[in-house]
Amino acid sequence: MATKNKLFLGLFVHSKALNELEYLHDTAVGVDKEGKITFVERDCAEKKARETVLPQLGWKDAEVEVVKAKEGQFFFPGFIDTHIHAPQYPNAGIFGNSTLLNWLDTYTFPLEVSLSDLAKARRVYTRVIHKTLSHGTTCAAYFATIDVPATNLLADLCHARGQRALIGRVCMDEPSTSPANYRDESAEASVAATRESIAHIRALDPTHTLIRPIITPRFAPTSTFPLLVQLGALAAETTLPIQTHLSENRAEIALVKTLFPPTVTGAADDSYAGVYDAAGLLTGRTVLAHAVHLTTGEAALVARRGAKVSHCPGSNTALGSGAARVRRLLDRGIVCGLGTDVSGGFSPSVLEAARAAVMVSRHVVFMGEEVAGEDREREKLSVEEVLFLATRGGAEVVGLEERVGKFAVGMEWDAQLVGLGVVGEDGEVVGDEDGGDVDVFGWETWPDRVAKWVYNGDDRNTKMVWVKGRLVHARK
Ligand SMILES: Nc1nc2[nH]cnc2c(=O)[nH]1
Ligand SMILES: [Zn+2]
Repeated sequence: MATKNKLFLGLFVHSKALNELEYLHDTAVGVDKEGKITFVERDCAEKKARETVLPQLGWKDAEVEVVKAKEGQFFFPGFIDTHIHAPQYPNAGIFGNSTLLNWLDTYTFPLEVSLSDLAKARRVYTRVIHKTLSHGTTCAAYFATIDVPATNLLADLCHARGQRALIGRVCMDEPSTSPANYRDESAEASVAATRESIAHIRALDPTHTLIRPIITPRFAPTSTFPLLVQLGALAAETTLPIQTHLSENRAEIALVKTLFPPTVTGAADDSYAGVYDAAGLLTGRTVLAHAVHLTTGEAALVARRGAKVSHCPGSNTALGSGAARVRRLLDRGIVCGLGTDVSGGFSPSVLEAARAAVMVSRHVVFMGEEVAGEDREREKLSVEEVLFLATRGGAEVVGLEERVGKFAVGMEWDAQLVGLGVVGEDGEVVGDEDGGDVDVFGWETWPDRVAKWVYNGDDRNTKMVWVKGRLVHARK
């Protein structure tokens, strides 16, 4: 909870549309004690804000905290990581040459099972929350583990530290694919454990101001069909969001076809998306990670159901899963956001995921087969587009588009202050600001500066971070 009314002054940059950033220069933004934006005044310097805007609101000047963006700095909406595995953080960068299915067995399941040790879970979760906040992630959709106490601890830590989060207790009960020491005893036991975690989060944050539960079948291959169906029913009963993985890797897709023939699911065909649909898991509140190899029919089904996609380009490259054709999804009206997918992805930074999304979209252009009449150049994603995915797109993916993702009256102040290195006449960076690898000489346009941030920025540029008006990170 923010304790004081706040006045933010300077340049604000946010997405106006998928391919358009808006630059609000010399602007004043007021944020009340609840963390809500109460005014956005353009062409409003500090004097005018203090003398005219604050009195209108009945805010006493002396009680207002003022934060000014300096030269080379701008406010930007907080990033939304629509897909990240908190317990896998210690494995970031450790994947060798593995691909999804052997990576899960070799690296992932053993680490996740070990986090039932709550001291270890606390250590890992404290660090991943700190790390993601320091990279400007104000909201994350986390997969936890199957362990209820450790999952609840992740919710507690996010709440205490002030990070907005969706917390999913992982469900997996299929004996042929889930390790004996890391699986639910039955579909019923899995649902009961999920209900326990939901109850804990409801008690922690009854109005879901910051933390909300999310129903989390790991993915089809580690689930029995009854489990998927029961989780679909739980989602319908509770109206909670759902997160899972879809069509990430070709071997995974083949496995789904053997485990879920139409005789099991009652679906018209053996498509992967069709399995989730048959279980009632494809909804407008569903976050589907990856969706790399969707058939045209599956993409149409996902679009019809209004399910959302978390694009995880870093992970898809690292685990050799493939290159998702994001433009194809966007063209169909499928809402997309970005996911780091730590530790399939090695970086906890959404800025890095945005950069990877740009690069992967270029690989799509030059690796794909030529199809007559298809303009492959259109597959390229721009800086503006990936920043939209990182903020407004992500907000819609996790169902928070009415609350976060842009600067407007009534929205909540989830934001980051970004600082770039300003190079002075002597060739040295001005002042004591560490701009990291982003050097601005002063002749660049603001769109060019933002592009420099996207391509060369890192957490050294993330100076301050707020969630719902509360300062949750300040770079030392
Ligand atoms: N990237 C990724 N894909 C998965 N599919 C099932 N589990 C996982 C996971 O932990 N990470
Ligand atoms: Zn994942």
